Amino acid sequence: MPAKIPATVVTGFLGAGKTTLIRHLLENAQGKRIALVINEFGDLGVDGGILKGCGIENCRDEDVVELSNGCICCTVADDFIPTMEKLLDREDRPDHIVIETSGLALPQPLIRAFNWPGISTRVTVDGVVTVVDGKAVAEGRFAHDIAAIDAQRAADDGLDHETPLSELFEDQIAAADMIVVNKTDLLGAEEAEALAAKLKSEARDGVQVVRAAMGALPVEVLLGQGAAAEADMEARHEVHHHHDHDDEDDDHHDAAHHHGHDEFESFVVTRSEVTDPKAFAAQVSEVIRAHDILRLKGFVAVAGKPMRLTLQAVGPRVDTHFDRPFGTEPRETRLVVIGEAGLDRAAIEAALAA
Ligand SMILES: Nc1nc2c(ncn2[C@@H]2O[C@H](COP(=O)(O)OP(=O)(O)OP(=O)(O)O)[C@@H](O)[C@H]2O)c(=O)[nH]1
Repeated sequence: MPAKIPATVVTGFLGAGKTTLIRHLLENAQGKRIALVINEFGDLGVDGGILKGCGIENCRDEDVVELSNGCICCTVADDFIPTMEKLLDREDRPDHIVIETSGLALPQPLIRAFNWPGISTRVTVDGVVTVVDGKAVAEGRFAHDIAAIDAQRAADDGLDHETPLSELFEDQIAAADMIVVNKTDLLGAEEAEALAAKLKSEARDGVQVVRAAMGALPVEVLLGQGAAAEADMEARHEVHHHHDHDDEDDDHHDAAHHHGHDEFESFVVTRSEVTDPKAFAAQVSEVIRAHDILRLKGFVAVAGKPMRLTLQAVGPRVDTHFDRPFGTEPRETRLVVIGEAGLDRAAIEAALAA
């Protein structure tokens, strides 16, 4: 039997820099054939759109597989397992598989899925890489004091004082073999070091914490960790969620299984061409502030420009750049908006269309 193919799971909250890290990895893959499996929240393949047709040598379109919309941890049986089987059945099998989870996915059910009979003999989790938005965490956008939460839980099992944001963060940290404190370019050196030390003290023993800007890490650091994470799930405890975890080992997370994602929503806004990209970026930033939007991203059609403008906002920071011609896609502005449930969709649509 051929050796198991190593798979790296890249997780981390919305906008932490997962796609950027993966792009850097592909650009520096040194001939390794890497297949990508991408799971996004929101029905617009922005990450796939960024990675497909990226022009990177060794990164072929057919090596980028997008899972259907939804959260990977709820669609394991219907979507993830068949996708993996198809990848593993290919004549020319990839050397390594990288899976980008949606920023709202709980990584544990996904890792557990590697124990499924159809794939457990053919692939193993080489490592779980959790990308952290260093700037957002330093600004206190997530509560992440695991010790305090554990103490609270020990004190009262029925209590759940956490916000969904902090729960996701805890789960993603608990699952990690490596934590990447990203966006250090936005932090002072001391601030970055303090944050890395704090996360290290909260993580499981032996978890590496590395700092990065734009996800730029050597391939040898990211790949080849040999963690076999699927065999060691007990160590990667999950924070208690709003739902009952009747059976922690049940891989069949059915559709009725609710967890923190109900607390989030996403929709797509389309609009006509934009005349002034700078002014539009400022407008987007305003809308994000006014409505507490967590993440906004997509492609913008700019009058007179054949290239599409990629727009990425994490919190109120908006980045734009022209990435490639529209090609066969319709020339329109399409933005996916993600936030905690209760967004004022009509007002946001109107403000973005203005
Ligand atoms: N300043 C700075 N910006 C970064 C860094 N890494 C990523 N970004 C930017 O942050 C935005 C989000 O990056 P992505 O790589 O798309 O993040 P993601 O985690 O894949 O996002 P989702 O898939 O939506 O969860 C983009 O505008 C990136 O250019 C970094 O180290 N420093």
